[in-house]
Amino acid sequence: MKYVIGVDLGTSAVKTLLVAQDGTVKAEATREYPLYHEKSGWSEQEPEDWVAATLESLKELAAQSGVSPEDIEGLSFSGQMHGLVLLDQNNAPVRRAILWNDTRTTEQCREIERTLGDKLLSITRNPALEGFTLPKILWVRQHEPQSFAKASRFVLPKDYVRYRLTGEIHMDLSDAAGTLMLDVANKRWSPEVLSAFGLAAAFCPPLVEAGGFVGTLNAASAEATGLAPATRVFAGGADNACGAIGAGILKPGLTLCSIGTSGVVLTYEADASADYAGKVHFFNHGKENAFYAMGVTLAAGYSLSWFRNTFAKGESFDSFLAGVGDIAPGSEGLLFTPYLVGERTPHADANIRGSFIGMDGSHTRAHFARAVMEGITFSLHESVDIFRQAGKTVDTIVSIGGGAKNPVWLQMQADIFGAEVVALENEQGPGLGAAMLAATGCGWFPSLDACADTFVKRSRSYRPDPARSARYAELFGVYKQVYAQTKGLNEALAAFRK
Ligand SMILES: Nc1ncnc2c1ncn2[C@@H]1O[C@H](COP(=O)(O)OP(=O)(O)O)[C@@H](O)[C@H]1O
Ligand SMILES: O=C(CO)[C@@H](O)[C@H](O)COP(=O)(O)O
Repeated sequence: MKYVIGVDLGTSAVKTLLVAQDGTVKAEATREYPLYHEKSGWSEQEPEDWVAATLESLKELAAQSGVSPEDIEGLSFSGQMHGLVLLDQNNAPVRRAILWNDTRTTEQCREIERTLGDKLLSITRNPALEGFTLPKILWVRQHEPQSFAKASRFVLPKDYVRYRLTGEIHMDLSDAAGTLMLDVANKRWSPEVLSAFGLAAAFCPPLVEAGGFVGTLNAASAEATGLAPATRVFAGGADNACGAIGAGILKPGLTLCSIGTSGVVLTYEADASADYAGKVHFFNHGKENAFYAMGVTLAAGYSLSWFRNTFAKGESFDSFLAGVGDIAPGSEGLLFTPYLVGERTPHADANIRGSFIGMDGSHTRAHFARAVMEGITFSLHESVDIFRQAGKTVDTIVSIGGGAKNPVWLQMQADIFGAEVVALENEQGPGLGAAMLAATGCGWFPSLDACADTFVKRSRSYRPDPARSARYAELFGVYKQVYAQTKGLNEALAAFRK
């Protein structure tokens, strides 16, 4: 039997999957790394932590599986999107990486809008949002000129790890789409955007397709992991593009919900013709010449892990969530908005913060936990709503990410979205998508679609319950009012933040 590896460089941890030719997951390993929040709204990671964790995780994966390294033919990546890694001329990072959920760049977003006007949306297909990469580049140039002077190019998180494993520098189109510097429809760095901000073409790495072959493991990474130096490495893609591949979202009519640290609702787009007027993101897919549109909840799983870590540190999610299924939809009048780090869809607002509304003395910890899960799902439903209003049919949603491990949450998604929700045998969609890029690149399948027929294994499906859906529809009307009602309050509170 032959195998491939998918490496998912997430925000909380790197997860590696060893997958056999028949799509069976043979082994899994994971390593966590810290996030640094020096100020409210800041979020950074140490690129060296990603490399060390990836090497350790691959070593454990190879050792525990008992598979001969020669039988592992290929490896590819899925990566957290948008994070800025600035490299000096020796390809060493000049500072920590500034991540997708860092919202310090509001001023730079306004500068990008003023400079590019309508061209921004027509070329990059996206509005200027704090999480994207270009505003982070402008922030470093303005606030840390010494660091910026040392930087000769930039890469995204998984590109840096891939560079350390192979010695080759590239960026794939699906991840480049989240930089705000790519001409998305024409699949090239935009000369207009680069010249508008005085950035040289050499500042951007060479572009490749997500399935593109980039090289083999270098001697140091082969030795550190126990993998064979001949292991073929394929570029890989943005985690949401890979999540879409791993969930089989490879043709029109299919929708994905992913609850990881962030949360996304994503639909497949066969070409670049759809126009959502910037209300949702529009990016290149990991499948060649395809695209996807998606809405993002910045703090989805993060809201639940924040709540658990703050009020029940050390408890497992399964034990922490044990009582939530006994509480009726609506958490007996307790409502939560998941704006812990600001929000993206539908409110692009770095200043907004979360709320619990309606607390009373009868509420227990389980009511709060359920309200957090409901608030996250309502936020994702705002994206489902945008797609439906644009004329899309959303009747079946494949659900992945850590949130899909909990059956109560999967049923809640079906009830709130008013759609059938399908879970997969393995909820690690991005890692599986990365493995599928490697499997197809190794020539095991003629296309990603053919690979999905073997690799994507659906498990249970959850149908909406009409009574619960009706109750949630009523509550969603209340939820939608909370943003406007708390916006001014949060602006006044901003001065008190760290
Ligand atoms: N057993 C579980 N039940 C419910 N939610 C869970 C469970 N395990 C993890 N999660 C949620 O999933 C999130 C992590 O998802 P994951 O897909 O691993 O994230 P990432 O790829 O961003 O690192 C956690 O923040 C948590 O909210
Ligand atoms: O910013 C986005 C998408 O635009 C995030 O989805 C990141 O890509 C991080 O994802 P997770 O760590 O939550 O998987």
